[in-house]
Amino acid sequence: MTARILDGKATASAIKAELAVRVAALRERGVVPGLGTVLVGDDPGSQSYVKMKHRDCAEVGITSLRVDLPAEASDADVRSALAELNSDPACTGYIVQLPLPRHLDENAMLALIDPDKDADGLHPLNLGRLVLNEPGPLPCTPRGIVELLRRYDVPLAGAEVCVVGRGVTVGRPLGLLLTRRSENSTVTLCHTGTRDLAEHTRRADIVVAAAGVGGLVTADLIREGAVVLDVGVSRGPDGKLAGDVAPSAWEKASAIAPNPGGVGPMTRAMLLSNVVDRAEALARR
Ligand SMILES: Nc1nc(=O)c2c([nH]1)NC[C@@H]1CN(c3ccc(C(=O)N[C@@H](CCC(=O)O)C(=O)O)cc3)C=[N+]21
Repeated sequence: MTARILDGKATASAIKAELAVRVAALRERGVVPGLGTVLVGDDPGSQSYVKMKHRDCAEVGITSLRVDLPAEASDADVRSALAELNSDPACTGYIVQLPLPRHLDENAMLALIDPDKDADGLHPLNLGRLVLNEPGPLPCTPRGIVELLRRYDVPLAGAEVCVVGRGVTVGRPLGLLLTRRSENSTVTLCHTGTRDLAEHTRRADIVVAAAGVGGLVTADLIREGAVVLDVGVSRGPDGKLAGDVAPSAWEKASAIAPNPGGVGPMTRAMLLSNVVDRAEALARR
């Protein structure tokens, strides 16, 4: 079987073109959406992601507010940077690029973001809103996964979805999105404590590999014709970036979201969508 490619890069470009139109309409009304990023330290991965996010903003007309702090920034330094962005009217929404240096408490920092400016949808209040099915910004990668599946008409209602990985930014909230009435999927969340991973992944119509374990999902872990999304990124022993899905899985899958080129670009497009959604809500007031 040749797997159909769920092309996140092309889909993200189409979404950015749609967003550029919405931003132009906002600008005509004097509303200029702005995305803030707080980057603490010099982790090369984080630096490249933040750079990409600002490049995306420029592409659609969202202004950038970039706050870079040194790795040894104190808790107080980060708190004052967040307080500034919380009160800056030019900042529609912002993110705190994760991971933070170990001496900083990530959850405490995320809880300091004004929930209405939480462009990542990772503030406890917004994750709570997601549980309660109340409106609020959605976490970008889960939202990107659902959007990619929708745009390729992958059936979700009644679908058996197996999510591998229970991280806060992907695995844990993804089940909440997919079990909303609007998606109506049945979700199994697997993790390092799962007794027999294959028993669950082989049963699934859709497998979302978000464990950050290189090559974890091989052909014998999936059913013939399954849809597979490669989300997890890790560094192999050779220092090269690897996805969670092994090349062998491509022979059995009916469709694959590759890595790179799949969910990553969708994550970035959803970040922009969260900012534009909020700018439009503010313009309606
Ligand atoms: N507060 C916060 N929010 C995040 O959303 C967040 C974060 N911290 N920390 C790190 C992870 C990782 N992440 C990615 C975003 C884009 C790509 C992406 O676009 N990847 C391209 C490849 C990019 C390249 O060329 O290296 C692709 O998959 O095609 C990947 C990973 C967001 N994250």
